[in-house]
Amino acid sequence: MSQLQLESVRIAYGATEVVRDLSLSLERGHIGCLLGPSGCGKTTILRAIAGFERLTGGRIAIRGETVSTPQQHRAPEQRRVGMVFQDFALFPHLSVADNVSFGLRSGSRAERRARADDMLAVVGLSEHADKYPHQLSGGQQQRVALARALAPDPELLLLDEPFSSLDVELRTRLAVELRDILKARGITAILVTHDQQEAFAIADEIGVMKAGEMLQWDSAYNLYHRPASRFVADFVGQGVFLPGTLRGDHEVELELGVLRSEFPFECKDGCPHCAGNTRVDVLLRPDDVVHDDAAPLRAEVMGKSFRGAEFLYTLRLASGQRVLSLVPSHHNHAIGEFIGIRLDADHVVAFRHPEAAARAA
Ligand SMILES: Nc1ncnc2c1ncn2[C@@H]1O[C@H](COP(=O)(O)OP(=O)(O)OP(=O)(O)O)[C@@H](O)[C@H]1O
Repeated sequence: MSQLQLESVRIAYGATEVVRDLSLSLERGHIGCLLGPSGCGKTTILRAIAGFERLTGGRIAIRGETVSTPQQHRAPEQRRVGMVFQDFALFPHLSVADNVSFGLRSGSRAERRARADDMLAVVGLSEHADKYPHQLSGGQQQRVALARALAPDPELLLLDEPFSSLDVELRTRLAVELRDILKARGITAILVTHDQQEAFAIADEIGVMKAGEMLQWDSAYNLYHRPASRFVADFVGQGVFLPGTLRGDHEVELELGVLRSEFPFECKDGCPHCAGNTRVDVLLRPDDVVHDDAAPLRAEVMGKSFRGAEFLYTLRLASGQRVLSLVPSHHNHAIGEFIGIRLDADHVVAFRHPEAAARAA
């Protein structure tokens, strides 16, 4: 049984529908993440799961129990859903421990304090229990907010851009810490973020949304290597589309040579069985283009960005087409230099070329 299930959910603000026919399901102990451009409806979905927005269609169930349909709406306080929002606003006049125990309704004062202490231990802030929020760093305050949300032992934790006010380094560290805490306690959570690296670091399943619709709900690996649409391919990770011509189920001819795929092509956009000679755009990720001094194919270095262990090179092919290549950083080539490259992709994702698709329609 899923811990959280959304079935064909629709949500409107007045006459404007902002979430359309959206479905997802999250197993107990799994962490899901919603990614998508600003305004695509991510926060609205979290608010609907928490019970702050009503549905105009579909159903939301938590642990198999229906909590929202257009006709039925369980109040937020009866859903056992914890929340951590971007502006997590701790109470400035309450100590850290009192902030954490604030939402606990049952138990004596001593029991609530003990629970707060337990939660502060979980987030590694035991020694700060009697301080006030202004005496903590931004990252520590964010961990207090997490402890506060965990204290009532929620069925489900919702996090809306919890780290967006923090600097990048701290954000990445907290993302990993958050995953460890949630996994250790078997907590099911759903997180909204703009930051793909954060999503990759935390989530078991990631949903890519566009204009109120869920385009793909999948593992990070599949979103990156098996995107179901051009939008997802573009939105997740880096890469370029290179024009090519299909020469069969396993071969595509590109400017870089003939690319053979171990598996039949996953030619997307309504084109399951492309005939030979169909024009396609092949998705090439930076790790599909390998630098090899011995390769006869040469490309000109147009740009480079140092990433520590690797350079991300932007390379120009003879046609002017650009590709990206991730290269170990001891291969330090100058802009304007020509370097050898070859393709190394074990499965290939091709999208029908827009003109070919238009002709077939
Ligand atoms: N209370 C509201 N009344 C009317 N429209 C709203 C309301 N809240 C959000 N919207 C609209 O609904 C759409 C979805 O908003 P939402 O905040 O869910 O998007 P989001 O994906 O979380 O965006 P962001 O990434 O910028 O936070 C947007 O077009 C927004 O303008």
